[in-house]
Amino acid sequence: MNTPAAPQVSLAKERIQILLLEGVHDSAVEVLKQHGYSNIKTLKTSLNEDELCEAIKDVHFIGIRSRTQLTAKVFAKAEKLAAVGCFCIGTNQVDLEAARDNGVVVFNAPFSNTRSVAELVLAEIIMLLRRIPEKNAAAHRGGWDKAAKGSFEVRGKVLGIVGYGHIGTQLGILAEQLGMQVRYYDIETKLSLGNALQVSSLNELLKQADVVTLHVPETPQTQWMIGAQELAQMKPGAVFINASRGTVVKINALADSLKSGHLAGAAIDVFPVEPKGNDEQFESPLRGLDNCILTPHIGGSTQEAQENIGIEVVGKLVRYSDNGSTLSAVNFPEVALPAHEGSRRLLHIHHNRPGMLTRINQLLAEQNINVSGQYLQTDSKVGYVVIDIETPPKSTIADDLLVAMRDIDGTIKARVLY
Ligand SMILES: NC(=O)C1=CN([C@@H]2O[C@H](COP(=O)(O)OP(=O)(O)OC[C@H]3O[C@@H](n4cnc5c(N)ncnc54)[C@H](O)[C@@H]3O)[C@@H](O)[C@H]2O)C=CC1
Ligand SMILES: O=C(O)CCC(=O)C(=O)O
Repeated sequence: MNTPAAPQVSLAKERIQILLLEGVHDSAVEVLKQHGYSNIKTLKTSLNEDELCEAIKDVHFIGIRSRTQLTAKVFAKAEKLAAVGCFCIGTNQVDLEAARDNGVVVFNAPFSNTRSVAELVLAEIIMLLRRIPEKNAAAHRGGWDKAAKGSFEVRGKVLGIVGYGHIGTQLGILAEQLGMQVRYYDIETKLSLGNALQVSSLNELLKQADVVTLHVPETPQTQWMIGAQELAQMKPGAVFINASRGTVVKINALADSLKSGHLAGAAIDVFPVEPKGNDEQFESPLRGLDNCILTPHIGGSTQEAQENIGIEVVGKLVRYSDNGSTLSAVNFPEVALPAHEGSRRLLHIHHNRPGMLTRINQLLAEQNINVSGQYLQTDSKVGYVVIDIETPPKSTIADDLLVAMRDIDGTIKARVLY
């Protein structure tokens, strides 16, 4: 049996603590305030594990970008945490299972910065094929490298996209406008847009392409997927771009390939180890290579993208906080129940075991409570049910009920929303 917790009714909005890290855009704070949330702390940097364990104790909602690692250890300390907002696409920085097992819902922004990444990569393709990085570096040192040797138009060249998702497809369309021939490799069979062609293996793509660009998520399959062997498959003089995740490429192998001249150039936005904030030193074996464009993980860092992400992710956090909706959560059963006039709303998150809903409903029946709406969804590990009950407006029955609901064996979290 769970230890009965003290009754806890819906928290007043001003008491709901929100921590936003990594310079999340001001639009997030504005939307939170518009919805009545005022207890908001913002930090420009991420925090390390120990700092997070301390900072997260009283926090109900946390917002992060790609740098903050939310580990099982952090979730174990996050007793009050209801949800995480990843103000980015990638969620590899969050232990999603640990979050789910602790009843914490994780949201992200799957679209808002994709155009920004595609535009940056398009610009890099042109810069790399024209050998601008080396010429730029030489000019800064007083050099004057006016030569066409090794410089090419992008028109007619083969662009090889690894990962043909939201970013890869947009990039493919933009590149075709410049006359590039688009080929892509993806583990899924995809609808080819424009004249793009799917190829059947990574090696085939690497052999055909003048430009290879990575747009895959960080997964066990993509970890270190590009090393010395793969780079050796690429055409001599080809160029390489990574704006996906730093763990996809063996960075020393890439440095060797650039130094040897096998690859003519590279543009890298993401690194196996990245500084925690802007005041920390950046270390990389690629530093000092004139034929390599290095950017500080800013593929999605445009005003437009960040403003939209702030609005999108906060919208999801507010919907969860205000009415329990988990629609578009990345680690949780998706539930959205329309509000029932005059009802009070209960949320129950539990381990997915047979009979959980029966036990909850038995409890309601024993207390003579009428259910006006109920919606349960489960995944392999957890169940999440939103329940609207009919009670007189000033009744305290929900408080007693909450204690009993928490007492049901298998309960992870239960709360009264309103
Ligand atoms: N540099 C930056 O600032 C940004 C980086 N990103 C990174 O870009 C990644 C891709 O973003 P989206 O295109 O929006 O994701 P997406 O989920 O729409 O597309 C990813 C594609 O990769 C494919 N894929 C997965 N595993 C693969 C494998 N082993 N081999 C080949 N293909 C594989 C998927 O089937 C999917 O089509 C994100 O997961 C994130 O890590 C995203 C935004 C900004
Ligand atoms: O802007 C950021 O902090 C991270 C962008 C990114 O890598 C993503 O959206 O996955």
